[in-house]
Amino acid sequence: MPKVLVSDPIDQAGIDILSQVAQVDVNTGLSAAELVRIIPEYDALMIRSGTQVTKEIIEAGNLLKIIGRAGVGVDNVDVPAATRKGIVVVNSPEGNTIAAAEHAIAMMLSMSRHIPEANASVKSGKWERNRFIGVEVYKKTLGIVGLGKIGSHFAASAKAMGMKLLAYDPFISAERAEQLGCRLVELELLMRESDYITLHIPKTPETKHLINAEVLSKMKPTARIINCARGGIIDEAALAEAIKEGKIAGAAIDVYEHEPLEADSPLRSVGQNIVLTPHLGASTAEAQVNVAIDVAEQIRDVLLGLPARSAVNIPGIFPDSIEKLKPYLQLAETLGNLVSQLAGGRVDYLNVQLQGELANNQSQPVVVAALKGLLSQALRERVNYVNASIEAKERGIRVVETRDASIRDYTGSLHLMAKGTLGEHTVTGAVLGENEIRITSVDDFPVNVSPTHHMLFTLHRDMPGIIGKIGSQLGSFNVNIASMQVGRKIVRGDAVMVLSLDDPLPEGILAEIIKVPGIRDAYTVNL
Ligand SMILES: NC(=O)C1=CN([C@@H]2O[C@H](COP(=O)(O)OP(=O)(O)OC[C@H]3O[C@@H](n4cnc5c(N)ncnc54)[C@H](O)[C@@H]3O)[C@@H](O)[C@H]2O)C=CC1
Ligand SMILES: O=C(O)C(=O)COP(=O)(O)O
Repeated sequence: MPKVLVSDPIDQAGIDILSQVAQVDVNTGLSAAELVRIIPEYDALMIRSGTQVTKEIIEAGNLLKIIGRAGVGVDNVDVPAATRKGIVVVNSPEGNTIAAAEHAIAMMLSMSRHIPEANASVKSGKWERNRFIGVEVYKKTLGIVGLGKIGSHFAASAKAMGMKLLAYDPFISAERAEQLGCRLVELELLMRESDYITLHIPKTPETKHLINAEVLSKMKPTARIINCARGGIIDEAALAEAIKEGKIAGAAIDVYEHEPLEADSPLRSVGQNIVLTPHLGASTAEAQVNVAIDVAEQIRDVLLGLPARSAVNIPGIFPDSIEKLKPYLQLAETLGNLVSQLAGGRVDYLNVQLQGELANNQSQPVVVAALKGLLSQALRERVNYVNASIEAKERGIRVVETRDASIRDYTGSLHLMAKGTLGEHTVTGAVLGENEIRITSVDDFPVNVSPTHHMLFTLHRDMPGIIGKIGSQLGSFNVNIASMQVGRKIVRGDAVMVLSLDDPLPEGILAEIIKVPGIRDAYTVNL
């Protein structure tokens, strides 16, 4: 039974799902050294933001197939190191969207109405109505940095509260912003014109200290900033200083550059114009159930050999297309494996052509699957959907992708051409019915065969007696033929023969087959 390590607190609903297929060890609060020591036993790791999954941990995880982040941000995982090692990293892109947006809204309102201090004051026996005069958000300008899922939900709620909306997000269109009631602007204008600024962007090398002393200096002295995205996007020392010196009116912060927040952080000494929460954005009962189920299901699927819905490091596989593409991914992998063997292994060029209906689909997963198959002879189980593209690039394989929707021999088909040490070879395949894979041409000779483990391909002259000779050669080596097909373009011209064999071809037999008069070439293929 595979083993899953859960190293941060997650909802029981997730543990129950994992327990169906794996031994689950919940062990929270481990040090980095302890993790490095125990990770070699585990097939999967499930985390939240509390565990830093470093390169060292990933490299020690020799059995690891998947790292599941029960939440959105994967900035605590060394994703490039995981990719390099072929470990899929998944998250829950939507499970805590509402929780995080509602927390940011709560932060905006509680900061505006001094709710934390008023609450503390009443509880300490006081009644200070004049001390806590607040401000309204109605008709104020809200600047949203990052108009993704959380930013958009905040936008809808803020609009309902009568706020004017600005947004800065270099990756979304002005039309999309407009649909959400926002005016898309540059960051500088947003900082200058907003009364409230809320951050909803990921932490990346580009967003580190995006909000620094200089950017903060553009804000109005009456403006307030909210960070429920990630620590380190705001320069904390600069923020503390800006509030203390009255350059801005206040801040509400949920996330910190170092968590837990250090005892001597300058943010702790700002006083009453700052609201601090201990990374609570996703901490609702609902969100925790959502993310735990979402990620546990993906870990379960990957451990069962199925694809993950929300992998952050498998290029371009969108959840919706996975189901539809599944048989084609299998086809692409088989054809990639086949064409690499026909081309002699050291392939330096691969053309992947999506034909018929397949041409209207997302191509990247199909290309990745073809590369996985192509590299499987060389890399065996070390290559997978996660690292196939990187491995191909490192080997200098040029990959070209084409589409031709007008080829309608089958509903959808896939044509691969590879150049390798044995020259240029092509294979085509199709999916029949639900998921029956067929090889439909080899080197442009039409055939119709189901791929099997052991196969023999010959290029020969179409002439009487040749098939019988090969049959008896194989018989003399005690190799049983399961099926045989000949493909030719013209009678008595060149032809290919495709044989499915029950047994692997013994050493030496290929050399004998090539000696048969009329045989030009012969290849064995193991799929
Ligand atoms: N406090 C908490 O507990 C939680 C925090 N988060 C944080 O919130 C972030 C946003 O989450 P979602 O909205 O779900 O992500 P999302 O991916 O839907 O949206 C992020 C948006 O940021 C934009 N963006 C990326 N780089 C940018 C840049 N340099 N400048 C401006 N915009 C940029 C993207 O185009 C995208 O529209 C997450 O990355 C995570 O770090 C998420 C959930 C809970
Ligand atoms: O989902 C995210 O990105 C979060 O920041 C939530 O973090 P958490 O799972 O509560 O440690």
